[in-house]
Amino acid sequence: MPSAVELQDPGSTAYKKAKRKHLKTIRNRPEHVDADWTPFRAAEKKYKARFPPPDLSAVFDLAASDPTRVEEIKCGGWKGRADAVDHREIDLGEGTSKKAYIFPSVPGLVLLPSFVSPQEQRRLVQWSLKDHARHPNETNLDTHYILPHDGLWNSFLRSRNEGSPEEQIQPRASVLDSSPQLIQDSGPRPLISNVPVSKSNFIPLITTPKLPAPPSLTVKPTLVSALIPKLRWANIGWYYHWGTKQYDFSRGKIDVDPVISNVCKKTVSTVPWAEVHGNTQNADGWSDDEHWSTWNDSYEPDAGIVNFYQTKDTLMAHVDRSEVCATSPLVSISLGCAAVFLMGGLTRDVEPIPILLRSGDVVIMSGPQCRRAYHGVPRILEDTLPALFGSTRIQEDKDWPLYEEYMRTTRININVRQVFPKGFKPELDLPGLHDTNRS
Ligand SMILES: O=C(O)CCC(=O)C(=O)O
Ligand SMILES: [Fe+2]
Repeated sequence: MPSAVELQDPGSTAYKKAKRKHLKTIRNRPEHVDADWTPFRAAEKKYKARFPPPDLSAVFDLAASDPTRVEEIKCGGWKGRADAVDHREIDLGEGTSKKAYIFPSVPGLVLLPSFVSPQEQRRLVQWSLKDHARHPNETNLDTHYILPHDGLWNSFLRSRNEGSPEEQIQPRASVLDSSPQLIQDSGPRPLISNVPVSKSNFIPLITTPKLPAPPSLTVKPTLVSALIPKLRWANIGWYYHWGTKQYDFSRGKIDVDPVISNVCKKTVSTVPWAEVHGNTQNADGWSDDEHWSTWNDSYEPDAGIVNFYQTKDTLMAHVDRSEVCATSPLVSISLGCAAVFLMGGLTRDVEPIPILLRSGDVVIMSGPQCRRAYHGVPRILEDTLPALFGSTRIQEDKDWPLYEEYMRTTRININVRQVFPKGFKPELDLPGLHDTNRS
């Protein structure tokens, strides 16, 4: 595999070879296919492109002006510009050397570059793979496979450490009888209308029955190590039902691990919210019981997702609007390889701002405008794993080389949300729901 640096050098053999391949693939492509693209779609296409590698000079890259991150931005040769986008530095107060940035075009968006320490980044990677991507937390693979009770990663570590054969993971469809209720070889996926949840409409929305997704009938028994790169997400807290894009409260609640909720609470309490929202408080969409001035007390994460991206994966433009708390901070932590993140507006017609997110950066999306804004991840940048993930960490954990190997081609995003106001007990307010805390 040619490196990202080679592919960015027009004089290299790897570049010339990639160019020939590219010209061949676009030979029969119709002209002007891009005429109807929205500005968001056009930006997704631009940064997704494999050849020529995208020009990142319009991408906001705070590491580019941070002398402590020089080594990091050399990785893969990917570099944006610290002055690419209109932004303002805000004061995090005494006692912190960290910086925070806000963007006049997206009120409520806060960027905290390099906010998570290297040691904490490694701990969060271990948490994501070993402690979190396992029963009772649902992952994308549970629909189709019967996963080991302690998760794929622990099974992988066991076989590597003991030198024993890897487990073969069986398809879920193989243990179900073939009754049509359990296995539907469904045709095209139905179009789901994603209605924004609010305090006035959430009861009928969340009490609509939610069928489990049918397991694939075509997947074959697969070795653990072949399934690990297919891990795409692991649920945090309240279960999310992808078919209806609503939370499924009937499945009970898993408490958010304090490892995560404490990081998020600390982050939210660090931000001087008056500097972020002082000018937006009269905007539509704020309700009294979710006002930003109360967040130090009222912010309590209860749901979320850990996203696992391989370098070819993308996350299309979307809005996260299934939470009853529609303005409360959504905290998003980046780990491992760097990515281009697009932050748009209320429709796809708003030109998004491109931001280069590197390991340890934290993004907070808060307030009515930012929480209703389209965003997505069109590109994971190859060869960008920072040195802090290097194998010398073997003293901290003898299994670390296996984490490092996986992270070479991976970005993990821990994306944490608040669905309900703090103290709200849906099982008391919604007949038929019960709190089965299974953590
Ligand atoms: O990976 C990211 O940075 C964003 C993920 C995201 O937007 C989501 O999980 O809803
Ligand atoms: Fe999102």
